[in-house]
Amino acid sequence: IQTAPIAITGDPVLYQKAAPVTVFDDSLERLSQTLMATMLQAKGVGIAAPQIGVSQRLFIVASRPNERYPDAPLMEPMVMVNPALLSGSSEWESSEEGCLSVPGKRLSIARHRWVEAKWQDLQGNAYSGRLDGFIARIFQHELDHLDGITLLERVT
Ligand SMILES: O=C(O)C[C@@H](Cc1ccccc1)C(=O)SCC(=O)c1ccccc1
Ligand SMILES: [Zn+2]
Repeated sequence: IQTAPIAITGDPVLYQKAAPVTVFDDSLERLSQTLMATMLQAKGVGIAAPQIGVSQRLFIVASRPNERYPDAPLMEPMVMVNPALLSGSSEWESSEEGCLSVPGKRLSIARHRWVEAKWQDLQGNAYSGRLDGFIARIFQHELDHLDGITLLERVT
């Protein structure tokens, strides 16, 4: 399985609004495999398609316990296509985030404590539900990537 280079701060692809996925075919499957392999190699807990230069609306959320978030849930990596935020809690929480596209930085970012989200899987099936904690944080971080927003534009 191929990995891809990760775009870093300054690469225009990081500041574009990504296009919705409309075709759920083999090439989408291959893109998600490249995305997954790249995230695993980079030891990330998430990654968005624009970070490998593909301006399409899909990302992966892959929470796992880590030194920064020791009680983070261990989850099967989840591929989310055409994700959207339906609503977010009025309470916000600030916590340190990293970004594979902003190497070496840890920035405190305020996020909704929980979100109601909807998305599709690689076959186009629709899902919706509430995400909270670290998973909600990763979701919001990755959704920013689809809208051309990185940590540096979010820091309060
Ligand atoms: O750039 C990305 O999208 C990946 C990013 C996801 C993310 C990390 C922390 C909070 C929200 C979103 C990373 O995985 S950064 C590197 C990393 O592995 C990590 C950083 C902080 C905590 C846990 C892991
Ligand atoms: Zn990032």
